[in-house]
Amino acid sequence: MTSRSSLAGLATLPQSLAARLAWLAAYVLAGAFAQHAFTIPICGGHLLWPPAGIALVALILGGRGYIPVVFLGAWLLQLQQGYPWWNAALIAMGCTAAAALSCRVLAHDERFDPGFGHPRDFFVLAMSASLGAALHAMVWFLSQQLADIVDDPLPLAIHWWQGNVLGVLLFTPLLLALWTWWAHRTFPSSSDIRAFLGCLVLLATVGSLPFWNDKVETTYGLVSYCLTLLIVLWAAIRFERVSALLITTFAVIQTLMSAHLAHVALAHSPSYHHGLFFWALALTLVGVGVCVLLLMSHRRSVEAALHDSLAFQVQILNSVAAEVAVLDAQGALIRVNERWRAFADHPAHTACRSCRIAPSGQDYRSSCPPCHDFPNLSAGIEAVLHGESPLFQAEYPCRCPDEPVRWFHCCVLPWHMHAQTGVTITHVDISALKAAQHASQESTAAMQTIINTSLDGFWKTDAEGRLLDVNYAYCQMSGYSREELLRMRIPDLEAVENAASTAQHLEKLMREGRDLFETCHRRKDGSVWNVEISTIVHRSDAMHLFVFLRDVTERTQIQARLAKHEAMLSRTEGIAHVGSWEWHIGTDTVTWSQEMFRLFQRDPAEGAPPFAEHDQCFSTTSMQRLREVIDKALHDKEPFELELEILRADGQTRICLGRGYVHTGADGNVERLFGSMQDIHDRKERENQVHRMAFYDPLTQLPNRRMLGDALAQAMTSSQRSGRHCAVLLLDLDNFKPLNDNYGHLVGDALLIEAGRRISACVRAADTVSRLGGDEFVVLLTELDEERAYSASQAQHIAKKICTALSVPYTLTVDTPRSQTIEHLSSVSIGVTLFVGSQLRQDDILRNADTAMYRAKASGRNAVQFDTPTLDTEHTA
Ligand SMILES: Nc1nc2c(ncn2[C@@H]2O[C@H](COP(=O)(O)OP(=O)(O)OP(=O)(O)O)[C@@H](O)[C@H]2O)c(=O)[nH]1
Repeated sequence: MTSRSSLAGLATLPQSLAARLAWLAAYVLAGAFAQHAFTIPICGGHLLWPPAGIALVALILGGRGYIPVVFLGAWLLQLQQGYPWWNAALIAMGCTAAAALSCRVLAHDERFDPGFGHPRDFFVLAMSASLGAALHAMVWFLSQQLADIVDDPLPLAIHWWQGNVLGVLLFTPLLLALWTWWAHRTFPSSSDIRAFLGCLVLLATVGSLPFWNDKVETTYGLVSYCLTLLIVLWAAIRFERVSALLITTFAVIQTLMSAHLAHVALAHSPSYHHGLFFWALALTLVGVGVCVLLLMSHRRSVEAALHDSLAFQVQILNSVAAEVAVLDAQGALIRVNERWRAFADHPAHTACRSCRIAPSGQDYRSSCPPCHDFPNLSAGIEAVLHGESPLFQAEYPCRCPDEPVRWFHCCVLPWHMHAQTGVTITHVDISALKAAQHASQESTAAMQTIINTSLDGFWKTDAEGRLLDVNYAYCQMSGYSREELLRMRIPDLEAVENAASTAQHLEKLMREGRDLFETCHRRKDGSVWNVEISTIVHRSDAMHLFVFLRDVTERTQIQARLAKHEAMLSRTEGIAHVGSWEWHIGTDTVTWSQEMFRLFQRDPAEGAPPFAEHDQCFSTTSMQRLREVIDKALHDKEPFELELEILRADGQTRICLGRGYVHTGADGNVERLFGSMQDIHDRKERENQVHRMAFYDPLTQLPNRRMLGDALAQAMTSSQRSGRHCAVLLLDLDNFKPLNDNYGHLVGDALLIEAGRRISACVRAADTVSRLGGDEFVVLLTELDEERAYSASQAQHIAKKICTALSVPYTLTVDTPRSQTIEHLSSVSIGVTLFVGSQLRQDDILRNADTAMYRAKASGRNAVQFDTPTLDTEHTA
């Protein structure tokens, strides 16, 4: 029932059975009380029917759930009146329908305020109550017609109507106010309660006036009524809504009860006239009380709104991040915000006599603001106050003793309201802003000084390349004056780029933000100079280029010369097969020349490997030697030179000659090594070849006679030192010549090669197998034994082993006259001689061996003979 109107905003009644039973009890008790207290004599009608108001409030706050409560309450009351049950039920239905109708009317009006803040709300309530009561009266009238209980039901029906209307008018606002009061817990103060109770006592006293004598007099009744009316008026002014309504209700109840008790005055009059009279009296009381109440509540709401508005203003003033003061036309401070107060109470101002701030209410001129420029400020404020200026603004410093200087901004604006005028002063501490401005100016000045003292040139240009600023250095470089340059654009200074390419360049720069490049500029005298440009795009309000320019003409020329010399050096290194290198020890950075990369067959783009990775570049042995040599060089700080086997990227190995030099720093420590790497591989090859030709038999690759001489000398020296015997075995192949003769020298050569291999296989690696020439071989056995006999047996053993190896027929391929394989047996005759130390000469030793060999030949070949027969005897036995 309350869903579409402002009634929906009210707190609702609980739908519990206990709550409904409580309302039922209240309804029935109020009805019983009304039957007892407000019944009109003669006709039996009721001057006031409180259950009508209770029923309406029950439906407003409880909704449909309370319809049965109203019905049941009304039914019980009618039954108690003595109506038949069906008639009582019909009347109860009328009562319920009346409350529902009133509720519907109120709910339909969306402007209706259940707080009764406006007279219109009371009027709407009266309308709804009248309609509802009329419905109720009609139903009652019909029920009486049906039951035929009352002789003349019309006057009573009119009393039904008036009692219901008064009940609704009196109890609905009171109960709604009480419910809101309860729901919002807005309890009155103890002084209000005391005044309320006092008022009730006074009202009761006044109400009892007519009954002080034995007989009730109308005069006393009128006096009592007038006093009651005054008390109601006073209560409506003094109390808030609930108390005032309670007083009014009490006054009405008391008046009606007085009327009831004063039935003597009513006894001889037509009932409904007197009923209407007292109802009108009560209604007057209600009307006066409610009207005054409404006026007071309206005034209170206006005062509250004004209070809220002022509070809002204060909140706004306090939320402004500035000190704000409002002055009236006479210059008195009428309002200041919290910040102004805090500012005025600042210890710096209270301590400083010259900086007192006027508190609220005083003339602002009675004290000066926190500055030493008060006359100027005061003049500005006065000008706005007197309408001579629409605005005054000033920034000023505050120099309180023992305090850092602070800066403030003061703005004075006029205000006009309801013919009143004044000014508003807004005062802001801008010390931080000033400090930032000062720092910015300092920074800008420092920057300008740096730019102007820079040896590099500087431009600032716009996006189109117009020069907006230029420093002294660039004027010097270009030969133009600053004024001339500030009228120029970048293309005017460019010497190699045309305007289109410069524009393209600028566009790219704008896109990427920064650039570093070299170009050429043309001086005023027409000469061209090389310039290195570092530029950055600065985006603020507009897009600018900051450009630093360096004259690199000399550097460019030096670089060109250097490049030429490097090319020459590279060519020279290439011709000489000598590369150069440098190693910074601290950073392990290695630098190679082009020739070094060529030597190692490495890609120059990959750079030289650090020394820690040099084992990729040298064989294991060479790397080990290199480390040793470098360690020594670093320790001794001496140059070094060594042959190294390098590993090229293509897998080949080559012999190089490495040279290194030590470079020490000012502190005496080695900073870097540098040196060369020369490819000596071919030369070494040739040297090895010469060596082989000099010391090795070209056919069998065995050491030749010269090499044998060296080995023999070494063996003699070693034997001299150790005392151990050595043996020389001189071998001459048997039956070799026929092979040569029958199949040619090539076949003979093949047998010689094979024979050399078989002999080598029979001796230790330390022993020397050499070929003297023809079919003669010499085997030198060293480090045999100190005892001669045992050494002879060792030599004998090896000689026999060789004999056995060479007794095996040779399988040889013969090409001419046709290709065939032949077998040839060529045993060996061996002469053995022993020696120890170096008493004998080499020739003697070989001769002794030769002698022994001939003895072996003579003995029938394929034999071993010692140069000393004793030994032969010992070992052939
Ligand atoms: N194929 C070849 N034959 C050679 C070479 N040097 C020498 N001769 C020949 O080797 C032969 C050696 O001769 P002899 O030692 O007298 O011949 P032999 O048949 O072994 O006779 P005995 O030693 O007495 O058993 C000669 O015919 C030489 O020409 C050589 O380098 N190659």
